[in-house]
Amino acid sequence: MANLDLGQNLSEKEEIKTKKKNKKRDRDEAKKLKQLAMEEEVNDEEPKKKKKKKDAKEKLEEQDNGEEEEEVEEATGNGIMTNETFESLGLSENTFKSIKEMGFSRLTQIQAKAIPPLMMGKDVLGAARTGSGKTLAFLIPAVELLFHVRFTPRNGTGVIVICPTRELAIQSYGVAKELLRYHSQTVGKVIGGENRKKEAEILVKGVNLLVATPGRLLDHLENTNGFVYKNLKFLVMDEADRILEQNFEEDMKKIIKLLPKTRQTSLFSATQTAKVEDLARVSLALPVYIDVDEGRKAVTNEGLEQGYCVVPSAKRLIFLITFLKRFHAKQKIMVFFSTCKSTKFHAELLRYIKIDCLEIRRGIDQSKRTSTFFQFIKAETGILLCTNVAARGLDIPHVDWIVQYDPPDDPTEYIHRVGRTARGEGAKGKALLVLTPDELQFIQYLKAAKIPVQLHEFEEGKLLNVQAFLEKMISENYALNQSAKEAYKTYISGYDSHSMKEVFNVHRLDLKEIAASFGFTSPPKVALKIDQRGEGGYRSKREPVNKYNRARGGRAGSKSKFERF
Ligand SMILES: Nc1ncnc2c1ncn2[C@@H]1O[C@H](COP(=O)(O)OP(=O)(O)OP(=O)(O)O)[C@@H](O)[C@H]1O
Repeated sequence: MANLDLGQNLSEKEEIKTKKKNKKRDRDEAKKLKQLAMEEEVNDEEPKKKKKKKDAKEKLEEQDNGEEEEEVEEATGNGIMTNETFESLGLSENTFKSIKEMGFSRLTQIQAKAIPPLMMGKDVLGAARTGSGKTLAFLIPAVELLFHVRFTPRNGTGVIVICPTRELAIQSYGVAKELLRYHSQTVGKVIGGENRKKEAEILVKGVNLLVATPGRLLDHLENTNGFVYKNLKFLVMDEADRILEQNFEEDMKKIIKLLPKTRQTSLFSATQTAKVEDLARVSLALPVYIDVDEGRKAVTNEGLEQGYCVVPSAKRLIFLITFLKRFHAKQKIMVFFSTCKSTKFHAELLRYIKIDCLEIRRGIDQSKRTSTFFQFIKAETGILLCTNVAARGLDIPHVDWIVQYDPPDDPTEYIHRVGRTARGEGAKGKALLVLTPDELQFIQYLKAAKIPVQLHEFEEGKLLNVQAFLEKMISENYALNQSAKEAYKTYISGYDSHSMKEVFNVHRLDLKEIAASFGFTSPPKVALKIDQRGEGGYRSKREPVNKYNRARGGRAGSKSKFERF
């Protein structure tokens, strides 16, 4: 059990800085000692000096040993990196040059395992933990393929990378652009919310490597005359398990039907569900299965400290405000909500009480969403409120905290959300899950899915005493009041669509307490559409709850509704 300190002014970053400073000081001292030891070796020594030399040598040995240990630790880290170099892959000079400029020299595990078979033209199903370099694992072979086949704009699109969210597509497009910097091949993106006409013009000119979200891609495949995709050689689905979930399934079936059948295909994700694996077995040509983390004790990163707090519904709002007030000036924090309206309300409320924050969710126009995304990437500290649109794939540097204010739908979603921090070799981060006493059973599911999570106690007495103040403010401010009502309503309907009914049962919610968490003294009058089939009897459209038992490695057979990819 750990303690979540909501009261003091401790800064993690300051601690890290101090540690770094100490390390540097130790190294400097070691250097001085080394110099002293060397000088003394060549000089004729007096007894006093000799003693000094002996001490210096001893201390130096200690330091050296210490450094050696540290270096071993750094090289091993949390096991993402290999000792293989990019040079060993025999890449084209231009790709190699870009990678070098990105600052990478050694391959991550997934890159070492996936790039060679992909460069040999094989289909690959790749699983590796969040933040372990999957993007380059498929983009490097994609770029090499286009280069070796000598694609020109006239040949149209040779590679399509499908991503589940717009921000992830923008990010992957950025990486592809960097990789192609010294090549003549073209790169582009088509994503929902952007100017369709402009995208069509660019497609017609010829985009060799195309990054896309499913809906907009389908739209262009069906409606953009002059979009040449008959030469497609390689299809990648990033976050494949998400892309193959129900709300993308129809679009994906149509996309697959339209694309050429003779091509290479690859599916990547940190969480490959049984569904993806089944699909790969029936749809990919002799696929290579890669799961670099098979057999690990935990599915999340070692540098990630994961805790949960049990907070009664009525205290949730003041808990959140206390937490954010305590940490936001010095830390970079992402807070996950279950619905857009709830995200919107909390953003408005926080700004109203002078806690600055950013938000990413559906319903905000794409240019604003994109600028917010880049603003948070650049920020050293601050708060981003978001829905699950920011849960997958986003590579935002130095996020200190992932707060799941509203619980995720299942352990898979949990893994992706917390994967926005502690990314890459040796990185550290913290994750906090907020649960009500009724939701505690969720912890058992996390533990069963190999997610180590620890109870964080906090002192209720340290929560800011602002509930009455917030209620008054929300009752007097019309816009905030309307927003709170919408948020309350969608929170409840969102709760009703949870797939884990035995844990998140809408019929167990205490509406008065929930109302308090949106700043109401009593439940507001709103029309609630709740499934009336009662406790646990109803399953939503999503996959059944036991899917995470097979979140990795389960390869039981089932027929897929998909055709050959
Ligand atoms: N060989 C490498 N050496 C060092 N850093 C790398 C290497 N390859 C990738 N990275 C960096 O590691 C970070 C994580 O990579 P990436 O975003 O591809 O992770 P991911 O596995 O796709 O994560 P997620 O599952 O969350 O989508 C990025 O900042 C990337 O630039």
